[in-house]
Amino acid sequence: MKIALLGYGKMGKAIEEIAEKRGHKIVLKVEEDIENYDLDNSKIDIAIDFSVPKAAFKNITTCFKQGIPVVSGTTGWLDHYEKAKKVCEENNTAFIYASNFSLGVNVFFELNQKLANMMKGLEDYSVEIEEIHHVQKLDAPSGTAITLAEQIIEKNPRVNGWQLDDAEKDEIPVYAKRVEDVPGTHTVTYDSEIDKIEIVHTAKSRQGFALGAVVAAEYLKDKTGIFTMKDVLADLFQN
Ligand SMILES: NC(=O)C1=CN([C@@H]2O[C@H](COP(=O)(O)OP(=O)(O)OC[C@H]3O[C@@H](n4cnc5c(N)ncnc54)[C@H](O)[C@@H]3O)[C@@H](O)[C@H]2O)C=CC1
Ligand SMILES: O=C(O)C1=N[C@H](C(=O)O)C[C@H](O)C1
Repeated sequence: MKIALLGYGKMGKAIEEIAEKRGHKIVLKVEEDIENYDLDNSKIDIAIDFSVPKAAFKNITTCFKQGIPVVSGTTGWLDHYEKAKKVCEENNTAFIYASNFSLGVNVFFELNQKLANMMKGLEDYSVEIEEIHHVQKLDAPSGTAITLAEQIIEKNPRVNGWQLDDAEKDEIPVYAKRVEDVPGTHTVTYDSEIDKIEIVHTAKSRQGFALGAVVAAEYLKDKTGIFTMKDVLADLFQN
């Protein structure tokens, strides 16, 4: 595949390394306003966006308008997700967004949903989420922590929302910590007076995020429509 990288920071570089190992070619690196680049869809099969929250929507929709499918992992811009989907559909192209592309985190998401379903009737337990990331991270809480919270809210009718730090009794408190060089650690804790249940995912590097994004791009390349990592994983486990 001929890949355009939208964002060439920590993730852009990790994706370049894995994409090239898998036989793909990086044909464009966008590092500033996308209007300054030539987005020729005859030279680009797919765009992979790991940029910054304030640029993601423009990056993604500019590609759609050129008929270029997009894989996006940028977090902190999701207020515009529905609009982005609409632009994708209007231009007959394809889109996958995931707050976390790591295959391990996507297994962790499944586990979180199953645990939330089991815990929903156990009123003695309170639930909280903690995420730890490197100090350069621009958004808090992480996109992954928001996905974990939304999954619990969907399963448990006693939980009505989430808040960063100070939550009401019917909300999930989400704690965001920033520590030098941490690629990403997420913990979901259920606590009662007699015991504590924790599930933890610890990324050891950015390799898992980058591999998942390239696998998602390979899946998306010749498709039309809106997809999720669930579709990618179903396809992967089928083959
Ligand atoms: N979904 C997932 O699996 C993962 C998501 N992320 C998210 O990806 C995003 C990028 O993460 P990192 O690479 O660690 O950040 P980074 O700060 O290392 O890289 C972002 C890059 O975007 C560039 N940039 C600035 N304005 C731009 C524009 N208008 N167009 C294109 N690029 C522009 C910056 O110069 C920088 O090099 C963040 O939102 C982060 O939360 C990070 C890791 C995994
Ligand atoms: O900014 C990061 O680094 C990461 N961001 C994503 C998020 O916000 O959840 C995914 C991963 O945890 C790394």
